[in-house]
Amino acid sequence: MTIKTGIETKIEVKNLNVYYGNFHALKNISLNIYKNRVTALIGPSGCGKSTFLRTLNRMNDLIEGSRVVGEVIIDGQNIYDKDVDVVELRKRVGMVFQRPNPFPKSIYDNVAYGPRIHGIKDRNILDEIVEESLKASALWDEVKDRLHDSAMGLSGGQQQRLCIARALAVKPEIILMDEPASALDPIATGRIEELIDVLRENYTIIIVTHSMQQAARVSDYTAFFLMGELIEYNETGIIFERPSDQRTEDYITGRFG
Ligand SMILES: Nc1ncnc2c1ncn2[C@@H]1O[C@H](COP(=O)(O)OP(=O)(O)OP(=O)(O)O)[C@@H](O)[C@H]1O
Repeated sequence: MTIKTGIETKIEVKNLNVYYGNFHALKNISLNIYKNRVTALIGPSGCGKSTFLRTLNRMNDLIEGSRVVGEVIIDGQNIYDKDVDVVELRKRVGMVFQRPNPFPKSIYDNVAYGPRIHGIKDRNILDEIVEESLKASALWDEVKDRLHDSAMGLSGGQQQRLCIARALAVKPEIILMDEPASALDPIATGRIEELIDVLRENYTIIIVTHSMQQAARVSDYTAFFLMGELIEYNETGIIFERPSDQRTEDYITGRFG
């Protein structure tokens, strides 16, 4: 399914299939994901949302027995080509998980972790990256006086914004978010949603969410998955107001799932 539009395509997914052993988890998915837009992935539990998300930075490579057939083309290159450097790919395509997972290190060291791995040692440059990333994740004001305290002492919502800062620190182009607010209270969730709204200016964001309201609030495009198939993909307003498939309508109105 392709949407006719003047905006730039960042990721082109073509005939993507994923298998876990003999189980066919994603069935011939094709869609374009647009640059500097937020795309929400919705659908009932087990429909393949997280599997799809993981194919976009080859996190599925780490799952034994999983197999990918098809293409994921980012800026013209199929990321499944043999000569693709997966470390470099994951730098370009960052990920934020469902549960905040800071390292048991200081706030500063959490954010500086990625840049250090990529070879940045200069303290001034690291200081700059840490400040910039924490500002971009709307956490700076809350932590600037305790950068060297343990990240484990932050609240859940702060930890999640720290994980977003950690993802931003290596200057990705695309950010994958797997239910980033599902472990957070409504206020912390609101802050993550506001943050997503700001981040779209500079990043292409793909977010898995179980909350229809969240998908409607934060995303520009929505993809509805059911049992490994992409049922419908369109602008979020259209998906929620005038879906063309009965199954989409049934799901968003809570009739099943
Ligand atoms: N590592 C794995 N090994 C075997 N099967 C898996 C594995 N990961 C996922 N699956 C299966 O693939 C299907 C899709 O799972 P996936 O986690 O992508 O769904 P989801 O839509 O993200 O679900 P949820 O909303 O519950 O997180 C499910 O049937 C699941 O059991």
